[in-house]
Amino acid sequence: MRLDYLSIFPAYFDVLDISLVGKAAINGLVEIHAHDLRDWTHDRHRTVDDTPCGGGAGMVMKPDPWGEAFDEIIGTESDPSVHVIFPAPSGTPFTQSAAAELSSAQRIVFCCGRYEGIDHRVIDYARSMWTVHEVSLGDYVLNGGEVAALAITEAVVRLVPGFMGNPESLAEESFSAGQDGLLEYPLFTRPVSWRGLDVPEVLMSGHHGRIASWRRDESVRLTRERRPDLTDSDSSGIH
Ligand SMILES: Nc1ccc2ncsc2c1
Repeated sequence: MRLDYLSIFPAYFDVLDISLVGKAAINGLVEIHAHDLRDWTHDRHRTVDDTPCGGGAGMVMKPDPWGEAFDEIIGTESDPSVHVIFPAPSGTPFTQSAAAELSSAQRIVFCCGRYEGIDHRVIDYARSMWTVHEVSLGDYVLNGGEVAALAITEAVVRLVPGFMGNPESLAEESFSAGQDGLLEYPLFTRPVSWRGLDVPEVLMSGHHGRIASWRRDESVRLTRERRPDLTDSDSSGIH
């Protein structure tokens, strides 16, 4: 999997060299390429923004640098196997199933906007050429798409076959199919008693059936408490 990042702050992605994603890069599972969008400007000030047509506050990212960057980084041929991701508060909520789908992609290009956003024709052009995802991480606003791109990267790359040492652990995580799309149950380890707080006795019983039942009940309880929106989804197994 090749991952490209287009941003006016490409140094955000240096962290990928030290994180687990960096390990995957060393193992050849993923290739990381960060690019400075200003490298595709031609004026002395390396301008990437301009005032919004129709008025309004703030600045909008000009289409020209993006188009030239696309030409050089992705090419000028249409290819639906290339996934282009625009993180944005107005995007479709990103989910574990979306991460799972993207984990089989061979190319993902992250377009990290700043200012008030990117000229919409950039997204329209990308849609005419590649598979585009406008993605939101939640109902809050960051200063740009870089942090969202890092979060999406981690969610996707950890699902790439061969990345996780023990892929079985993926099956028990929140939102995973193995969890029926429920939130993960509470976890405990030694010591059994800590500051007057004990590990639930059932987990020390060695009775696998009872343990499985307790864990399921806890997942259902947590999901109903914290994410009632998930309890009616087809994958949740609880209705
Ligand atoms: N371009 C941009 C700006 C803010 C923001 N917040 C969450 S994703 C995102 C993307």
